[in-house]
Amino acid sequence: MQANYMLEDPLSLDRIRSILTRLEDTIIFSLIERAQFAHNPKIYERGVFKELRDLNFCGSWLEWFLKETESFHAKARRYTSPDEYPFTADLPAPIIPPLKYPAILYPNTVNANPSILSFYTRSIVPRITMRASLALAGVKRSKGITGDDEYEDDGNYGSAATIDIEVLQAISKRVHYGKFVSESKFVQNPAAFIPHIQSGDIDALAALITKPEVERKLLQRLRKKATLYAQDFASDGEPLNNGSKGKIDVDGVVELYEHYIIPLTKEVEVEYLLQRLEGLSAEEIEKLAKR
Ligand SMILES: O=C(O)C(=O)C[C@]1(C(=O)O)C=C[C@@H](O)C=C1
Repeated sequence: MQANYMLEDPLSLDRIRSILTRLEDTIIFSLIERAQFAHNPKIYERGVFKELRDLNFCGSWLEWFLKETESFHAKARRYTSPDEYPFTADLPAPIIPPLKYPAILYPNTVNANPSILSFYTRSIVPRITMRASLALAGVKRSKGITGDDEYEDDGNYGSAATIDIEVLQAISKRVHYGKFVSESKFVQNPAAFIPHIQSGDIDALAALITKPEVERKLLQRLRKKATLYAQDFASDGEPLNNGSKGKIDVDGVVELYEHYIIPLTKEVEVEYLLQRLEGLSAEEIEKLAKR
C-alpha cells in the first residue's frame, strides 16, 4: 500500500486508477529487464534440476525461487498487506507484528495468482524473450553450435528467475487491485449490483464494471510509454536511430495488457462482487441497497 493511503479516501476511483497507472511503469520496466535474457524454458519445468531434487524440492526452478523469496518476505510481513498476494503456500509467520490496516475490502477468497503464473510462463516469457533467444541463436550459429534448444538457453537461470519474480509480483499486485476498484464501484451504487450478485449473473456484473473508454486510453498510453522506455539512447542522451528494434517488443507489452492483465483484473472484480454479500442478513442487504 502507498504510504499516504490512510490520508486520502482509500476508495477514490481516481486514486486507485493512479496506482494502476504507476504499476504500468513497474511492469514495463521489469519486462524490459527480463527481455535481456533468453527464454530458458528449463527453469519453468518441474523435476529438471537434479540439484533441486537432491533438496527434496519437486517443483520448477522458478517455483523454488518463489518459495525461497516469499519465505523471506513473509518473515518481514509482506503478505499481511492487503495488496500483496504470495504465489506459494505454507509461508513462515512474520517475525514482527503485522501493521494494522483499515478493513477496506470485504472479506473474500479471490486469488488470481495461479492464472497469472500460468499465462506468464506459457505465453509472456516466450514472447518477450524472443529477441534475446534469436540473438543467442546468431552467436551459437557463428560458433557452429547447433540444436534449437540451445538457442533459447543462455544459462542465466538465477537472473532470469529473479526478474520473473519481480514481474509476477507487479502483475499480481495490479490484477488484485481489481478488488479495490470493485469495492469502490460497489459502494458508489450498491443497488445496481445487488440483484445481479444475488442471481449470480456474471455477464451483467462484467457489463457494470467494464469501462471501454478507460481501457482504450490505457492501451494508448501503454503503447506510448513502452515505445519510449524501449528506446535506446546514445551516450550524449540523444535517441539512437540505428535501426535497432529497441529493448522490448512494444506490441507484446500491449497484447499482454489487452489479452491477459485487463481481462484478469475484470475477472477479479467480478469474483469479488460475487462474494460481496456473503454472510450478510436480508435486512443488511436491504439497508445497503437503499444507501
Ligand atoms: O478502471 C477501472 O474502472 C477498472 O475497472 C480497471 C480496468 C483495468 O483493468 O484497467 C478494468 C476494467 C475497466 O473496463 C477499465 C479498466
